[in-house]
Amino acid sequence: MRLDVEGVSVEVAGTRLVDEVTLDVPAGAFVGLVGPNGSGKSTLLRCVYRARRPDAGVVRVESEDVHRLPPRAAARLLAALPQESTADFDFTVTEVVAMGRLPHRGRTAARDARICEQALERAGVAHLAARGFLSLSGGEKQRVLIARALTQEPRVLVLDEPTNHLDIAHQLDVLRRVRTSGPTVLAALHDLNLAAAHCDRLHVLHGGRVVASGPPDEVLSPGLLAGVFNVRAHRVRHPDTGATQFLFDPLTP
Ligand SMILES: Nc1ncnc2c1ncn2[C@@H]1O[C@H](COP(=O)(O)OP(=O)(O)OP(=O)(O)O)[C@@H](O)[C@H]1O
Repeated sequence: MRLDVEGVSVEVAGTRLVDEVTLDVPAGAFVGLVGPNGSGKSTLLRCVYRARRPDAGVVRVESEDVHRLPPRAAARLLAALPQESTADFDFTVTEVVAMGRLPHRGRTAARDARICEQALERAGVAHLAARGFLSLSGGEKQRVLIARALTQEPRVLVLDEPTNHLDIAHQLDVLRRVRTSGPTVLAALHDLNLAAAHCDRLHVLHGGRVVASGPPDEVLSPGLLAGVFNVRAHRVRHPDTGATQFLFDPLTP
């Protein structure tokens, strides 16, 4: 299902944190939201996954205004991995992941169990199923929370820095697994090389506004990277995949 953000603004104490943002995520696409610290990425994503109501604008999944849906109906459409999950669950990994089935109550327990098992596999944490959530490392917790989001069987998955806490092998692994897991994805990513390699399209936020949108190759020009991220970027090609990658230097040495 496609996701549309239409003219969304968020204002706090007279300051526009998100300023009339319009962007789209085509059905089934993996779209990245990039921008420097404080550019409004998390604030915008919170509006998408209903953690906050925008002061203006609409968020739609297909034709549904997500802020007008009852919570359970919204949770069947949208799942999220927030940036700082304050998940102090004193539960096992299996119990935490099973919480993702709550919006689907009424289905069979056997089917729920099968979906949880598949999500644990897809997030690469099946071996942790019996562990206590609180005993996990930061990266393991992150992958369990991705499994919980997948058990919701969302049509749209919103990820705020999904590679936080993950080592490089798990960063690549999680992005690959999420990409092939089915839902439409909007993900805030700080690592521009990961964004360039994994995203179908990018939206660049700067000062709460979308300043560029399109395929990574077109969007991440050295000029934009200098103006928005304050870095000098040298573009190189991945020798195997041909994907655009960057070497970065400070703009002012
Ligand atoms: N409740 C709030 N009150 C005041 N300012 C806020 C509030 N929430 C966010 N901000 C400010 O809004 C700006 C955007 O914050 P946001 O977290 O959306 O940025 P971000 O692009 O996700 O940043 P980062 O890359 O550092 O995670 C920041 O300057 C932040 O300090």
